[in-house]
Amino acid sequence: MKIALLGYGKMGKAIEAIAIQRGHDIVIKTSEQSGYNITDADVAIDFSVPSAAFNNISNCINNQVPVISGTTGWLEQYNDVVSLCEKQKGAFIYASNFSLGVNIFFELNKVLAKMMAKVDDYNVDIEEIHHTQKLDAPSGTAITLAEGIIDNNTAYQDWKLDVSDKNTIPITAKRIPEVPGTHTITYNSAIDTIKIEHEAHNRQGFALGAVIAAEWLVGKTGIFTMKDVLALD
Ligand SMILES: NC(=O)C1=CN([C@@H]2O[C@H](COP(=O)(O)OP(=O)(O)OC[C@H]3O[C@@H](n4cnc5c(N)ncnc54)[C@H](OP(=O)(O)O)[C@@H]3O)[C@@H](O)[C@H]2O)C=CC1
Ligand SMILES: O=C(O)C1=N[C@H](C(=O)O)C[C@H](O)C1
Repeated sequence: MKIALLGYGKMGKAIEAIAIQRGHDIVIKTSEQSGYNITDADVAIDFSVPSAAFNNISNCINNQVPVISGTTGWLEQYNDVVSLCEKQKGAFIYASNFSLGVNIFFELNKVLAKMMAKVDDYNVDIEEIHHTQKLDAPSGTAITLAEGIIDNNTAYQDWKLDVSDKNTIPITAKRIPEVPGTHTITYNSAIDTIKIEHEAHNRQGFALGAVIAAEWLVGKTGIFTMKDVLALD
C-alpha cells in the first residue's frame, strides 16, 4: 500500500517505522500544507496540528484518497468533514486514540459508567497527563472518555476543563516532559474510591492502530470509527 503521511512529527515518524515493517511504501511525508500530489497515495494518514487537520483531510476526500486522522483539537469541524465525505462518497476514520488498549479502555469506561448511574454516592473526574509539547487540552482521549460517561449516565450532561459543577465532569490536564499519555477516571465517595487507568508506555500502540486502520479503510466508502476496525462488540 502506498501511504501519505500528513504530519511528519513524533507520530508521523512512529507510523513510518511500523508501516515499513508491515510492507508498505511511504510515498509522501510532509509537514507542509501543499507541495505534493495526494493522488500518488492509496491512503493518507494525518497526524498533524489542530489548525491543519481539516484542510489536509478535505484535500484527501476531494481527491478520492481514503484518509484517517488522529489529530486532536479540531473537532468543531468534524461535522463538516462528515458532510464532505458523504457528498464526495469518500472514506474517513477519525479516532482520538488509535491504540487497541485505549479502545478497550473506552468500552470498559462505558460499562463502568452504566453501573455508576445506578448509585448516587460517587462523583466522577477525569485526569489526563501528556508531554509538554502537546498543543491541545484536554486531550482528545479525555473528551471521548467524558462523552462515554455522559452517554451512559444521565447525572452528567457536560464536561469542562478544571471546573467541577453539578452535572459536569471535571477534566484535569497535566503536562509533564516525555509522558506519552495517561488517562485516569476516578469515582470518589466519602467511603471509597474506584479508579480505572490507561497508561501508554510509548507511541507504538497509537502508530500500529493507525496503520491497521489505514489497511482496513482502503477499498471502503463511508465514515467509520476504531470500533468498526477492531470489531470490539
Ligand atoms: N489519535 C491518536 O492515537 C493520537 C493522536 N495524536 C495527535 O496527533 C497529532 C500529532 O501528534 P505528534 O506527532 O505528537 O505532534 P508533532 O508536533 O510531533 O507533529 C506534528 C507535525 O505536524 C506538522 N505540521 C504543521 N502544519 C502542518 C500541515 N499543514 N500539514 C501537515 N503537517 C503539518 C508539524 O510541523 P512543524 O513542527 O513544522 O509545525 C509537525 O511536524 C496531535 O494532534 C496529537 O494530539 C498523538 C498521538 C496519538
Ligand atoms: O498528543 C499526544 O501525544 C496524544 N494525543 C492524543 C489525545 O489527545 O488524546 C492521544 C494520545 O493520548 C497521545
